[in-house]
Amino acid sequence: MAICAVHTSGQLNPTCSFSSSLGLSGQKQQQVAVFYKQRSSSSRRSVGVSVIRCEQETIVIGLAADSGCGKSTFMRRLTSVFGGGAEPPKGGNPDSNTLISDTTTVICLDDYHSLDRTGRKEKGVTALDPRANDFDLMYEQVKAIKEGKAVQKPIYNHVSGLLDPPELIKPPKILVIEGLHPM
Ligand SMILES: Nc1ncnc2c1ncn2[C@@H]1O[C@H](COP(=O)(O)OP(=O)(O)OP(=O)(O)O)[C@@H](O)[C@H]1O
Ligand SMILES: O=C(CO)[C@H](O)[C@H](O)COP(=O)(O)O
Repeated sequence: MAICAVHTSGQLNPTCSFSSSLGLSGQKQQQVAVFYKQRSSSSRRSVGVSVIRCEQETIVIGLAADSGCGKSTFMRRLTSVFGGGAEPPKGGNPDSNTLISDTTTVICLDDYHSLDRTGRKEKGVTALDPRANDFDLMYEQVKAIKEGKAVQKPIYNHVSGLLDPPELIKPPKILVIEGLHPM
């Protein structure tokens, strides 16, 4: 089972009816929404979701799972719950992995690959390997977005296997970071 706890604020879509109250030990009472995704008894795979932080600034949700586990499918449903259809950035790289809706921006952590497809092959590492990912940049940029700053996020192009020029990500109300190593 995977759980997504979304600590809401008045900034969220007021038409959402999924919030309920939860007292957190040592913290003030907060509004939360909890989503459950059952692990299929026939499947060894599951999708893991958790909140990294909640305050009045951008809310960050991490979605962790291996390739092909259903992250994109789950995120499309989640962003529609938050309001508005999710689309790639307008006028940007057609191979962008980013999805933007009225309230939510979903970024794919594959964009923080530090080695392109050829580079990974040459080094004999997979995309899961820490040596193939720039975790420092990932941390810095997620932190910056949470603090309300726009960032120039790199793009990993799944079509070409290359690292493309970066795209501008402005701070949304809700930021979802999905991929192999969001935690
Ligand atoms: N709950 C589900 N039950 C059955 N099939 C599903 C479910 N969720 C997604 N799928 C199917 O699994 C496949 C992979 O889904 P999806 O593209 O959402 O995964 P992903 O984790 O985003 O993959 P990737 O890491 O490669 O981008 C798709 O064919 C999708 O239709
Ligand atoms: O989806 C993935 C990880 O989440 C891919 O496995 C990884 O990004 C490598 O991509 P590609 O196979 O297109 O070079």
